[in-house]
Amino acid sequence: MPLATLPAATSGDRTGTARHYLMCRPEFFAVTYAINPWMDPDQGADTAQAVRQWEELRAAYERLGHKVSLIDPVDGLPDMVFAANGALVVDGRVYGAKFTHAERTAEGPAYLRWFADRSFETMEPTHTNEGEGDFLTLDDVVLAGTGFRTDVAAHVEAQEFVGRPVVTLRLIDPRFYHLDTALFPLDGHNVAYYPGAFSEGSRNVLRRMFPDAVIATEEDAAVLGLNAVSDGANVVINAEATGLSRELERLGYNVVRVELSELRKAGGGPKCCTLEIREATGA
Ligand SMILES: CN(C)C(=N)NCCC[C@H](N)C(=O)O
Repeated sequence: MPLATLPAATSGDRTGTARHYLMCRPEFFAVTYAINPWMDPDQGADTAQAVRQWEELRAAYERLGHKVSLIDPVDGLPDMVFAANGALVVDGRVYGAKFTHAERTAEGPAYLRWFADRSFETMEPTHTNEGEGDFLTLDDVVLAGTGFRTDVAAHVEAQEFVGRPVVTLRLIDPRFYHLDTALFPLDGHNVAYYPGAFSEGSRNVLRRMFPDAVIATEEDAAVLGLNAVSDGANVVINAEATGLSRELERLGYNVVRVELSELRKAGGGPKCCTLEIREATGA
């Protein structure tokens, strides 16, 4: 059944669309290894606090009228909470993830199985890719990051499978190791991004494609403010991204601030916890 159109955000005349998200409760969340500059196993993380913060995120989506489905967490996979990395789903077609680091390898098949069990059309990837961490879907194009995790060969493979043009963007700053740390779609046609995370060529591509983009500061990017989730009217964003939040409000978005400081210790924010299930429209 198609999801309904959300009412316009109260602070503007933008109209959001209800979404279907897959999330994974962080019952086994921990920082026991370091595969990005945000992670410090000596500092660790508080699992109970991570669960509380994650529950707030889930509740925020449900309050906005979105549907949330859950995948069971697996003991021994502490990063599985970052559901965005589990796959790319476009028009009901699920392109599986193949992780860069051995610590996360088992997550790929676990996510793909969830979709196969529910009769989605799935594809096992040949090439390394970290799902929606590096693939961000707009109406007519999929933006795809490379440089740290996802191979360009996976961009080509994904394009063939989902049938939307895939545009490669090169990431150059290790703090912003996935595309979803440096850019998020505001709606089907526009984005917000931090230019310093991209190579010069990719910055030029973004300028050309999105002349009306919202440009974020390094300060907001450095608290993972761009790891945000928008339905076109409501933007769920890390509370610490104060400048970007104010700018989005000025532009008429309803900004929903969430506190995910515990998950940031593993390098994740709201978007990382959220895999969008874009079902087949029949079109
Ligand atoms: C916003 N990002 C980067 C994500 N989409 N996922 C977070 C993954 C964190 C995990 N420790 C890792 O380094 O893979």
